[in-house]
Amino acid sequence: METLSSPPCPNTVTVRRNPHRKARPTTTTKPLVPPSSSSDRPEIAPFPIDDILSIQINQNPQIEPSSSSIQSPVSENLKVYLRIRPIVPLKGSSRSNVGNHNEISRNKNVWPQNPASKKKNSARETCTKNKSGEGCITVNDSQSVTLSPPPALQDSKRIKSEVYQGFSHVFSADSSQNEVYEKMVSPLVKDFLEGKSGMLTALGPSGSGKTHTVFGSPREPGMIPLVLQQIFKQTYGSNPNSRLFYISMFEICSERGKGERIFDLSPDGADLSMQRSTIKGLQEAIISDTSHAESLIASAILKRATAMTNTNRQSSRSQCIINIRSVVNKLDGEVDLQSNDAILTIVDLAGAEREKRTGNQGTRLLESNFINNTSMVFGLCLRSLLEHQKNPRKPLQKHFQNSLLTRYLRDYLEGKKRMALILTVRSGQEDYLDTSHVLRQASPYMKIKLDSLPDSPFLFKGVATINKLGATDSDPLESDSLEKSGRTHRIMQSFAKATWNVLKEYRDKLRLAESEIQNLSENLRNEKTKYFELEKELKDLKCCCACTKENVADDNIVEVDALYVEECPNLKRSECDNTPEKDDFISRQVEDVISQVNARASPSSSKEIEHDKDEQEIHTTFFSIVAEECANKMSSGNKINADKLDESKISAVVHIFSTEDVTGVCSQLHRNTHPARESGYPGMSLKGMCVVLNFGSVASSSSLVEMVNDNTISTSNLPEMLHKEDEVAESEIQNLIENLRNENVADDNIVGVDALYVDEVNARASPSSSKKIELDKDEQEIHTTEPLELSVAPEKDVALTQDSTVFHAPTSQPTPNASCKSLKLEKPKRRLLPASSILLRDIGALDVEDETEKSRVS
Ligand SMILES: Nc1ncnc2c1ncn2[C@@H]1O[C@H](COP(=O)(O)OP(=O)(O)OP(=O)(O)O)[C@@H](O)[C@H]1O
Repeated sequence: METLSSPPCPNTVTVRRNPHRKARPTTTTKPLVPPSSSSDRPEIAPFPIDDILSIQINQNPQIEPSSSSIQSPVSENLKVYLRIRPIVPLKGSSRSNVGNHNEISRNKNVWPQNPASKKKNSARETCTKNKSGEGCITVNDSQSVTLSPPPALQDSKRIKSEVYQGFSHVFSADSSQNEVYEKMVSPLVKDFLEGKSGMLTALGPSGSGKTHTVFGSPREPGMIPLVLQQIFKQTYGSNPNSRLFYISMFEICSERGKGERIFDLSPDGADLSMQRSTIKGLQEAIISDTSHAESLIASAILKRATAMTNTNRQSSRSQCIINIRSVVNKLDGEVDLQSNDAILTIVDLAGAEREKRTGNQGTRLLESNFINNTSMVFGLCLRSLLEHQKNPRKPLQKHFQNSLLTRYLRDYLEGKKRMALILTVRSGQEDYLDTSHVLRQASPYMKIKLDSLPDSPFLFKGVATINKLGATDSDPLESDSLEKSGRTHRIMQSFAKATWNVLKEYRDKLRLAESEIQNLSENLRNEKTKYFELEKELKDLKCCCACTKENVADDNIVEVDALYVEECPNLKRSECDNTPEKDDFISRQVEDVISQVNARASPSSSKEIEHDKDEQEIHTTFFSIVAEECANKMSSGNKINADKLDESKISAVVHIFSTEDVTGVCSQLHRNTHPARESGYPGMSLKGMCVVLNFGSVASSSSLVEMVNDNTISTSNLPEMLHKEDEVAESEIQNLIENLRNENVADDNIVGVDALYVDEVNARASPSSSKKIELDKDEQEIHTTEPLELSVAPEKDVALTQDSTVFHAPTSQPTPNASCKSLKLEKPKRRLLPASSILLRDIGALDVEDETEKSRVS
């Protein structure tokens, strides 16, 4: 039993055909796989890229560095503000006054004015309401207005009210200059101080308050005075030497209606010329404080061309441009990469005029044409930019070439620099058409996208600096050196920015690479773990295979597996292993066989198989029982056909004993088409059965018979063919074969081992001469030890009955053949394993035929 349930093989030696190869030590190359544990890795200090990039390049304490100082261009919409001028009809602004009081009105409206004249001017301007008391424009909220036509237009032309929205801010009529500055100009100034150039342009019809907004009045300082105040307050409050500011002003006006003219509004200003976008000869004045700057501006305003029109007592007749340039002071030797030179440009355009309304004639009319033309070109440039941005396939028209103003402001009008527009309108009902025209023209400009670039191009080449006292410093060498140093500074600045950007890119790439390396390391660790697991499994499998080779010497193990698999249909063959369940299964099968054999054994027989007996004893008992059963069958007149023996060897015998369905087995055998069955073999003697039993593990009986007939096997070479352990059986079989060859088989009970022998013996034997066959001594002994005295029941056909008593032990218990018994006893090493596993074989059942019927047929 132990041999079936447990596969120990203590005396076996496993020989490895392919022993494990020892890993060759690598002496020259280092292992590619890094150490699995991170602690084994050498500590490498990371590159301090973050520390480097976190360094603030601009350490200027005066101007707080902004995170947006070094950055990619940010796209933003053009900011369009709307300011509504209060309804303030001026006294004396009648048509009769036009041209008569031009000089007087200029002096009175110029800012800054003589404080003594302030009272007079303010007294002269009285606020009166419109006759209807209502304006044409209504502020809806901070970003939208509603423009309502006067009742006359509504009736005649069926013009409806229009809503204009999307403004950056709408300043109502009661908005103060400070409010406008804070919301509109202060952000520009802040960016300007951080190195961003910007432009603010005032647009609107004549008399709508553009000049008032830009320059203001002594009581209400405009944007420029407020800008200067903020600049000096913010910059010089902390470090007066950190930056230098320059101011320049010039105007572009009509030259007698034939062309344009640029005039420098600085104290010693003169006519200027323009090359491309650069104005040559423009003087820049260094401004050190607010008062100095204000005096320069006042001087410039006095020089600006103005005239009295029907709509404005002091109407601007030129486009006025004021530039405030910020230059980083490098006297202290500091390198300020984050601060740029920047220019803040404020443009006060001359208001568009309708001839009907202004009543201009002559020079004023020529001026009006120039003003309107410039305003139109300015608008065309912005419209072209808008259309180009909407549809990039549309080329950007070169409208800027049509006026000096637009040529000068080209970068702004092409959206390359930041700018803002303030539309000034009047709210009177008589101003509806002008206001409507401005709003319709300029409101789409809100959709223009602008790139905010932190550069500060030098728009002024060959500028002359003006010292603090207003004297012109026209040293060309100094001017050149200033320009040269500025260029060098810009080059270095650009280089530093480019380097900075490259460093940032490399930092990002480095981080990406580090993350990839981490992933790869993790994958490598996982693969290594898998490799070790597989290697371990392989080792285990090899061990199992070695044991299995030793334990599967007998094929029956496989058949046990097959049966076991059949027993467990859900189990795959490959999974059939030496599991405890399988061992139990085998044990159960063996016990069943033993119990069935015991059941068929004679009650009086003492040959019952006991589990406690050792293997040798079990075998002996087992085969004795088998022999008895064979004898019983023979004694009952039934013979065992040899063709069965050809196929199933001993397994058939055991199977017959272990099955109740003898009839079925026999009928199955009859249906088989075995050629040997045609000859109708007579029954087999117990001796023959014993021989077959002994040969069961060596060769089939049919092959044995064939070999004997063919002289392939003989007494000389038979031992080689037989099992080496069955030495006693060999001698017996040799003798038997010799006797058969010598035709010494006389007794019917001593029928041949196999079909041919049985045929031969039966053919030669006759009832009278059955005892005449002389057997040699050994054979004789064999025959005499067989139970010849067993009675035969000739009429009993086993094949036609299912009575199990046929296979049970007869009443008269035969005495087991001593020789046979001794023969079995001398087979020392037959194990019980085949006895159980033979059940698994494809059994050709033992065929039993009625001898009488057989003889009748023959
Ligand atoms: N918001 C305002 N508050 C008070 N007065 C204003 C305001 N806006 C304009 N004015 C007055 O209206 C008059 C005309 O203004 P301003 O000269 O600025 O118009 P303008 O648009 O510049 O005209 P033009 O294009 O002809 O030069 C000035 O006397 C000015 O003081």
